[in-house]
Amino acid sequence: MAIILGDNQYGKAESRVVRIYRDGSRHEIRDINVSTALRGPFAPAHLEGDQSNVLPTDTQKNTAYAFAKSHGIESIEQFGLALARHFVGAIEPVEGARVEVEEYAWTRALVDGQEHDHTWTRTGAEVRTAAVTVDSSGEHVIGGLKDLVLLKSTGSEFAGFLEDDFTTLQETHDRVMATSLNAKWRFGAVSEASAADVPWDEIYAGVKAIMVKQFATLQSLALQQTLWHMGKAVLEAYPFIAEIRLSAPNKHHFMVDLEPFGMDNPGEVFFAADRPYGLIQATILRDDVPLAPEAWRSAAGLA
Ligand SMILES: O=c1[nH]c(=O)c2[nH]c(=O)[nH]c2[nH]1
Repeated sequence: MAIILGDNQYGKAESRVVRIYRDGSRHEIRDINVSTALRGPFAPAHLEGDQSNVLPTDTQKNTAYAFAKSHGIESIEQFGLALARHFVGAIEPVEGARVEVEEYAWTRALVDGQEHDHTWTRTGAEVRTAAVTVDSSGEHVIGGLKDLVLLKSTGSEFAGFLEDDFTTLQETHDRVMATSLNAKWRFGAVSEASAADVPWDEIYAGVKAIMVKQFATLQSLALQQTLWHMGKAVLEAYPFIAEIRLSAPNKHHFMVDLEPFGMDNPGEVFFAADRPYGLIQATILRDDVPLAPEAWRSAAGLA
């Protein structure tokens, strides 16, 4: 029996980069959180303390800041691709790079009814995400969002479910449905030429709008069915998206019994429970596109 070093990678997690574009009096802002990870012949660093192949995580952080200036942040997908390509292409020992980026949205402040040139309020909505992998298997881009909180006050049912001795849940044909959606969509092959022209921001807005529309308009028989329709509609609209993975906590809203107070409650007052929650997860994909496990590998089997 021998003890061996398995999968490993290293990098700088969560470098917070704020890029201001100040060409003229009307500024623009992009606010991101960048995590880089490098893969390659880094066993000697673990086994012997030999740093000769190790580009410090501090340097990786500096590179993210320098690229924010030199390449700009047009979109987090473009920025992630630029960084990952740099680490693989310019740093000799590096065989693979994984760059994960979150983006926080800011909305221009309204001052006397006018959009202000250089003041914003942080938009409390979802966090946009991107995960880029560049390695010997090619280039992979996953766009996404997390914590998109959605609630509909009708148009949701849950009935006809399996019952056993432990079932107490009542059937319902009109309930509140709410979730905090996490979604990740994988783009099909990304070549260097095409990546420059991909309207990443537009696609992000489009995918989000489609998912919100499906959530709102489908007469839902279960959150599972809603997720299926969200994913299917995204793939129908965007032929270059190969698959989408959805994870949706079912944020339960329980009707409060107001009878002790002599009042009825026809779906007007709810207790919003924060836990436990149902957790519904699904991948919706094309059956004719190769799977790309490398695209999803985020860390050495770790978080
Ligand atoms: O949309 C739902 N799916 C379930 O699987 C489930 N289970 C449950 O108790 N409530 C719900 N709601």
